[in-house]
Amino acid sequence: MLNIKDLVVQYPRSSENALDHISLTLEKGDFVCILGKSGAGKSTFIRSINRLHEPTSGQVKWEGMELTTLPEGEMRKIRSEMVMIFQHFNLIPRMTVFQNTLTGSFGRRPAYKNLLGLFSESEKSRGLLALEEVGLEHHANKRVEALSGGQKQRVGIARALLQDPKLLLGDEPVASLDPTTSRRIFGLLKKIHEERELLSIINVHDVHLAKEFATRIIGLRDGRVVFDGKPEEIDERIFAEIYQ
Ligand SMILES: Nc1ncnc2c1ncn2[C@@H]1O[C@H](COP(=O)(O)OP(=O)(O)OP(=O)(O)O)[C@@H](O)[C@H]1O
Repeated sequence: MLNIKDLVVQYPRSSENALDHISLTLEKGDFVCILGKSGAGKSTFIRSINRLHEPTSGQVKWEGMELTTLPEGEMRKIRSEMVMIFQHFNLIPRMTVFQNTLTGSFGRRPAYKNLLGLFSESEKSRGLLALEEVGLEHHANKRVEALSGGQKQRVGIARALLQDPKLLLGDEPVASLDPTTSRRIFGLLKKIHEERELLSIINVHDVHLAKEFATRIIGLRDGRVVFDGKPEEIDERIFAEIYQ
């Protein structure tokens, strides 16, 4: 369970709060989509949860553990179970699909093994299973730079699977993909979410995608929660409130 209390983020040299006293409780099993117009605070919210961005004040409790005051070493361990799927994939273009996937296990290995690229047979089998799960097993030896956007995002998801995630954070994971590919990627994320009983929190610009896949939608405007409810509750009035 993720318990967020009075979360505030203020960027340096800004007079406004990017997140303005957000309080939310999100449960395992929730597939949460965050909606809001550009600048509403969606990315800042996602990145404050795993402290890729440090909150200015407030609390973020993950499974009872307060994260905002955790020393960086401890936070790194927790971060390994909080996977992040990025808009621009964050892959290493010249490395193969398989090599990129295996980097998902870096957080749990000694640094020298990562530097030397030493992987055990069981790590390699897990990598192949993850590639099968995202339907890329036949592309394992291709360089990532030769893939389409949708395939790149599948590598990002396979890499995330190697982390044994409990919490899935998506920072606009389909923003650079076409509508059909976006839907497929959302379908894949939802399948993984259900099979692994995750808590998933995903920023998305496309309201239709959010309504189709989310179990809960949170609408942000000017860093505040202006809607928190079920997809079917979003009507024209609520839509206007989020996007006006
Ligand atoms: N590094 C930064 N320095 C200063 N202000 C920032 C910084 N990053 C974001 N902001 C501001 O914080 C607010 C929230 O930005 P954020 O990127 O979280 O919004 P968003 O909803 O994710 O927008 P988008 O949909 O365009 O990605 C905006 O007003 C933005 O200008």
